[in-house]
Amino acid sequence: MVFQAGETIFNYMGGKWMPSATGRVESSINPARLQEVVGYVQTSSIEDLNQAVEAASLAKKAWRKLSAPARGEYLYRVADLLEQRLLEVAETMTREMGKTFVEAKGETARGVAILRYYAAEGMRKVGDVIPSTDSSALMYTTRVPLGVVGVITPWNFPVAIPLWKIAPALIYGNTVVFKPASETAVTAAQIMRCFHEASLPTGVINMVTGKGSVIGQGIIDHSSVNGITFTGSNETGKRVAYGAIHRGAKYQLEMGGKNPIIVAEDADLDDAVEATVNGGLRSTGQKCTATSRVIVVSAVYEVFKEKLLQRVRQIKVGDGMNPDIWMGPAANESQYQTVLSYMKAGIEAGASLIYGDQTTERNENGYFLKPAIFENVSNEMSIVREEIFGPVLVLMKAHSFEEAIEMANDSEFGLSASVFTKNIGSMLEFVNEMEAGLVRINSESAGVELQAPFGGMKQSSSHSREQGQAAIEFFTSIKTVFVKP
Ligand SMILES: NC(=O)C1=CN([C@@H]2O[C@H](COP(=O)(O)OP(=O)(O)OC[C@H]3O[C@@H](n4cnc5c(N)ncnc54)[C@H](OP(=O)(O)O)[C@@H]3O)[C@@H](O)[C@H]2O)C=CC1
Ligand SMILES: O=C(O)CCC(=O)C(=O)O
Repeated sequence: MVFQAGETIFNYMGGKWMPSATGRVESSINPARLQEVVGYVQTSSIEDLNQAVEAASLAKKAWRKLSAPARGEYLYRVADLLEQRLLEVAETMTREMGKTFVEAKGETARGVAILRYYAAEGMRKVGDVIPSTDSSALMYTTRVPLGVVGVITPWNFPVAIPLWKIAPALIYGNTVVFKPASETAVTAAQIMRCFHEASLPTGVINMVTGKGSVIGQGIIDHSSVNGITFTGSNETGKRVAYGAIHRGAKYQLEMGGKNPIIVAEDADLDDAVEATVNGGLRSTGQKCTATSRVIVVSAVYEVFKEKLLQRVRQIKVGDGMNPDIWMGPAANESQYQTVLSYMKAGIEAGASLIYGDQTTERNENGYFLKPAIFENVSNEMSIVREEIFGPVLVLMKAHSFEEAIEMANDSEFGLSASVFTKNIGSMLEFVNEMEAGLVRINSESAGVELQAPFGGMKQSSSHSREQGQAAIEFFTSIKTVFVKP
């Protein structure tokens, strides 16, 4: 199947592209060219979801029985196909959700690497031999798949996030029902096309598009879905958790962040500015790992602020397909309005907007926002406490390094955090004291590596970890075996 611009995206189930019985579609719009329809996405029904879950259930026994290296061979094939189509997939991503083409290419390449990493996982050990008190017995652990896994993903990393869930799910022997974000379902279909052409056995992977409240909720509630892996907002994440607990399904959540960068007195300020800008504003600030609180020790506050303002003035905002553009639009109207309403709330609460414009009217071509920087904020303000998911930074002054860490920890979230300092003592203090799942020294807060565990503390996650070898913990159950010959 070759996707043409403006085409309707079918569901993928039981190895076939299927129209939804509802006959209803919604258009996926280019946020940088509002007249451009990237594709039409089906608003499927529960009946469509039930068919997909049935296909995944029928496929699970044969897939589980296949050897893990054989499952890995399929993933290698998918990786090759995605690599061949890298430019096409990246262009669809840029047109569908706005991130720059450079970032979209980087993310698609990361998707290829994720597939190859998990393909190789099929050759690694899955258990341990444990000494038994009975010297004539053999005791060991092995791992078994959960069964059918529901994958619910957001729009901000439309290739990497689905793949870092789907690839480990499959390699450890699960079958998958994938519900992509409606915003990026056309990009999701490009991924499915690679799975289809790699000829995975029928029903091993299935995709159903449609409303979160129908298809997402349907996955949460479906008695044949044994595990649910979710990335997105805290509100929806909590729904997943409540629903899964209610019926005894396993679940995993990656949710929001309000990630700090601490700039110490001895920091290299130019590097710290670059990390703040890249960490906070790349992808238009729409990353759960994005820097949003910039906590600067008072001795260097004014110099840092001037350097930051100088750097932010150089940022060009526009259509991410244009190579001169550094920052694309907000992904959609709702995201655009949310950012403007947070900016308004910040001003009303008494914060000073030192860069940006909260009255930005929607440019007739797209949802473009200028980067925004606030100062004179207090920790009760919503712009300091809540995840905005946009290009908005708050500058905060700390009187000492210790106070900076206290301020950084004063948050409901704990996903990632970064510090700039040359002092090894300060680095270690930060590593020990910072309440975050990912702590980065002299580097930006965003930038997850696929071979390392990823996840947050506090309200940022379900305290589980994704990616790297940590993924095996969610996608399998341990079975302890005792053999008495
Ligand atoms: N941590 C992260 O990486 C992300 C955080 N966010 C945060 O969330 C905010 C809102 O973004 P939004 O896209 O609405 O995030 P959501 O949490 O609503 O969406 C994430 C996924 O969940 C689905 N979903 C929505 N409602 C339900 C439901 N009731 N049951 C099951 N699944 C559901 C969505 O489907 P559908 O697309 O069809 O609505 C999508 O596939 C952002 O402003 C940001 O703060 C958003 C995206 C990623
Ligand atoms: O920073 C990254 O590379 C990944 C961020 C992420 O997982 C997210 O925004 O959902």
